[in-house]
Amino acid sequence: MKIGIIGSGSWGTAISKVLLNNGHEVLIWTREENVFNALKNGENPYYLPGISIPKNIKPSMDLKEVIENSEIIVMAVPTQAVREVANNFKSYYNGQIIVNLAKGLEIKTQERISEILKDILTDLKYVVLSGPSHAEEVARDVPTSVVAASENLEYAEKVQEIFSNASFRVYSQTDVIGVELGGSIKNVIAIAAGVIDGIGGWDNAKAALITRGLTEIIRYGEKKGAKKETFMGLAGLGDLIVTCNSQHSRNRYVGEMIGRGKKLNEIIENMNMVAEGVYTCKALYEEIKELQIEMPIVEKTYEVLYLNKNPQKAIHELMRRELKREEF
Ligand SMILES: NC(=O)C1=CN([C@@H]2O[C@H](COP(=O)(O)OP(=O)(O)OC[C@H]3O[C@@H](n4cnc5c(N)ncnc54)[C@H](OP(=O)(O)O)[C@@H]3O)[C@@H](O)[C@H]2O)C=CC1
Ligand SMILES: O=C(CO)COP(=O)(O)O
Repeated sequence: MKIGIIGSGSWGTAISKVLLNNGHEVLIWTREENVFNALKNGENPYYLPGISIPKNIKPSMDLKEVIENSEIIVMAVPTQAVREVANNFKSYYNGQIIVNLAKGLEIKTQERISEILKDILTDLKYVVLSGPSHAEEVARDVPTSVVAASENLEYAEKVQEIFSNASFRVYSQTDVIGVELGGSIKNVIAIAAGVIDGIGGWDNAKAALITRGLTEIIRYGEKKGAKKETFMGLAGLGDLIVTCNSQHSRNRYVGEMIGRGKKLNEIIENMNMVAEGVYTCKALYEEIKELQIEMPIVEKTYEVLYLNKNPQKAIHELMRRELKREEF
């Protein structure tokens, strides 16, 4: 099958490798000439150093060529770029299944990726692929399990079939809202987990943060129409665990640097990859204030990232909130 990957960062490149190994023809769109040339040589040192990519990958700098020649389209650009990129290809889109890999909420609308794409593409066939899956491990064939969700189970099952292999196992389900929100909000909690690592590497505090973070994700998710049980699965708890703990996590890394006293702008300027939680936190903060949804970890993370709050003070304030029953 001919599959087009839109975005040649770390995740788009790692997923290309999975699909090539599964025997598919992969066209990958990049806007960078140096990435285009590197991919032709079977590598992407800018995003996945030290990994070799099968040389039958077909890089292209022509978005129209990739969209028109693909039976399935995989979107692997950061959330804040999805609207712009989809607008750029909407006139070539021909109703193919779109598999979204991005995990985030758009700042200006607070929309999930499926909502953004519905605004732009007519006859959208949408699947979100999400779960605990760091590109650095997937590209090395480390056993990984994710979930494909679509309102139409047939599309999710098709994606499950195409992407699965002995080291990449895909489950299917229909709760698009839950899968999208689990993948998006865990990035904010992972920044907070990184702050704990940066301050003291406290195990007790991190376990509590993950647990109460999951509670916040469930609380928000249920208000938005997601199923609670989705958050106990790969796109919820699974991804929360890996992102809060992994050496590969960019979100956890941002938090760790903040915990060590670095400034957000400085950290972001020195990263060439996206840490989605920085932006999703902003989108969420606006919305939870408006809808009065109680998400204290998200709120404190926002205050630390954007209002210059001292991280130790934020932790103290979380610990000294009014005592309450343990409930969701
Ligand atoms: N890395 C991972 O392990 C995983 C990532 N994800 C999610 O996948 C999404 C992509 O992440 P990832 O690949 O890691 O990100 P990277 O930062 O590694 O790469 C981003 C890619 O998107 C391109 N891009 C950025 N902005 C634009 C734009 N405005 N228009 C067009 N292209 C753009 C970049 O191109 P350029 O080089 O030209 O800037 C680059 O190819 C994120 O939502 C992330 O949360 C999900 C699971 C795992
Ligand atoms: O979503 C991811 C792993 O499942 C990637 O997380 P980071 O963006 O924090 O690296």
